[in-house]
Amino acid sequence: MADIIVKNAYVLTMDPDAGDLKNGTVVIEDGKITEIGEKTSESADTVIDAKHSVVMPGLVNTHTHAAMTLFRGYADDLQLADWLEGHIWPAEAKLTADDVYKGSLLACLEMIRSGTTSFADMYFYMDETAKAVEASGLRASLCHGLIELWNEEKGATDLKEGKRFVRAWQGAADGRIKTMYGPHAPNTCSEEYLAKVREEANRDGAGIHIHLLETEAELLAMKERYGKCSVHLLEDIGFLGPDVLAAHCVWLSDGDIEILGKRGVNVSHNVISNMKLASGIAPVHKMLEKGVNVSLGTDGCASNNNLDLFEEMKTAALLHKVNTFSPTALPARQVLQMGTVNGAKALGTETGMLKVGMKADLIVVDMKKPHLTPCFNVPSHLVYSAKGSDVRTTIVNGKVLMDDYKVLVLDEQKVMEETQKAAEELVARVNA
Ligand SMILES: C[C@H]1O[C@@H](n2cnc3c(N)ncnc32)[C@H](O)[C@@H]1O
Ligand SMILES: [Zn+2]
Repeated sequence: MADIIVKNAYVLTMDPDAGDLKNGTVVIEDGKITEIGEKTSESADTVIDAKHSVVMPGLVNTHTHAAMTLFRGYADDLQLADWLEGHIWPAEAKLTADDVYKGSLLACLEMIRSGTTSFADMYFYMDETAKAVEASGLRASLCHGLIELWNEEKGATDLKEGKRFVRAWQGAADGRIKTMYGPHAPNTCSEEYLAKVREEANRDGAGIHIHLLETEAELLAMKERYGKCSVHLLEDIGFLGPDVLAAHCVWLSDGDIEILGKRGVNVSHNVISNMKLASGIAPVHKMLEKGVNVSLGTDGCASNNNLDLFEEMKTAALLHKVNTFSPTALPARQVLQMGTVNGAKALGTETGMLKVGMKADLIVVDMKKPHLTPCFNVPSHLVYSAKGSDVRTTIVNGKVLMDDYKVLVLDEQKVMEETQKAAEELVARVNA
C-alpha cells in the first residue's frame, strides 16, 4: 500500500528523459516517488484528485533570508549601500532569536502557499530558522551569515558560530535540513578570511553560500583593493567548486563566466531583487550558454518583496528577452528548469524532477482559474500567467503540507498575528 496517490493530473515531470503525461498518476511511498504512469494498480491512504490541475516538482528558492519577512516593505526605493548599511543592518542589530523564529515561520508559510518546497538561506540566529523548517516540513540548506568586515575578532566569532551551526544541524529533520558556510560577500570578508572559510567547509564536507558581484560598487572596490574582480580573487585562493552557491552574479565579465562554468559553481539568479535595488542585469543567457547551473532566488523580503517564485520565473523570462532584444531568450520550459531541476542540483537534494526514486517534493497547481483559461500550453501558463496563489497542494518528503489550499502543518492565523506583532515591536526598538 502506498502513502499518497495524485491522480487525474497533467504531470509535468521536468525529466529530460521522459515527457509530460496529459492525464497521469504519481505514487508516493516512504517519502519517495515510486511510480509515474497513466494509471496505477496501487491503493493509498491519501488519494488526491488533481483534475484540472498540474502536478510538478516543487520550486526551489536558492537564495533568501527567510526571517527578513519581518522587514517586508520596511525600507524601499533606496540605493543598495544606503539600504543595507543605513537601514537594514541597524535594524538587524536589534533582532532577537524569537524574531528570527517568527519571521522564518512566516516565510515557510508563504513558501508552502506559493509552491516552494526547498530553499537556501543565509541569516543570523539560524537555530531558529532551522526550528521553523523542522516545524513547517520544508526542506532547506541553511547557513549562518559571516560578515567579517576586516574585524578579526568579529570574523572569528562569526566563524565559530557558523561552524557550530553546520555541525549541529547537518542532516537534521529526517535529512530535510542541510547546512553550509555563509561568508557574506568578497567585499565584506577579507581574502584571508574567505580562504579560512573554504578550509573549514572542506573539513566539514559542507558547501558554501555567498553573495557574488551583486553591484558595480563591489566590482570597483575589488579592483581597487586587489587589482582583480571577485571571481578571479576566489579562483586564485581555490575557493570555487561545485559546492559553491553564488547569489546574484550580476557584474560578471565573459572571463568570469568561463571560470564559474569550469569550476561548476551554482549561480542563484535573483532577478526581482536586482531590479528593485537597480543592481543591474545578470548575464543569464551567457551563463546558460556556457553550461553554468543557473537557478532562481527571491533574496529577502526587504528587496523583493515576497517569496513567490512564480513571479520570479515570469520576471526572469521577460527581463532577459528585452535585454537581449530576443523574444526567444529564456523560453518557458528553460525557466521552469531553472526553478526546479537547476535549483535542486544547486542544493544537492534528490528533488526537482518527478522521477521514480526521487524524493517526493511536489506541488499541485490549480488550472481552473479565469487567468489560466483556455490552456493550450502548460509550461507557458505556469511561467507567464500562473501565480503562487494558484498552488493548491504542497508535498515535501512525501508529507502533505498544504491540502487543497488548507495549510496542515502551521496555524496560519497565529503565525501571521505573531510575526506582525514581532515586526512592530522590532521596528519600535529600532526607532527608540
Ligand atoms: C545575511 C546578511 O545579508 C544581508 N542581505 C540581505 N539582502 C542582501 C543583498 N541583496 N545583498 C547583500 N546582502 C544582503 C542581510 O540583511 C543580512 O545582513
Ligand atoms: Zn541576499
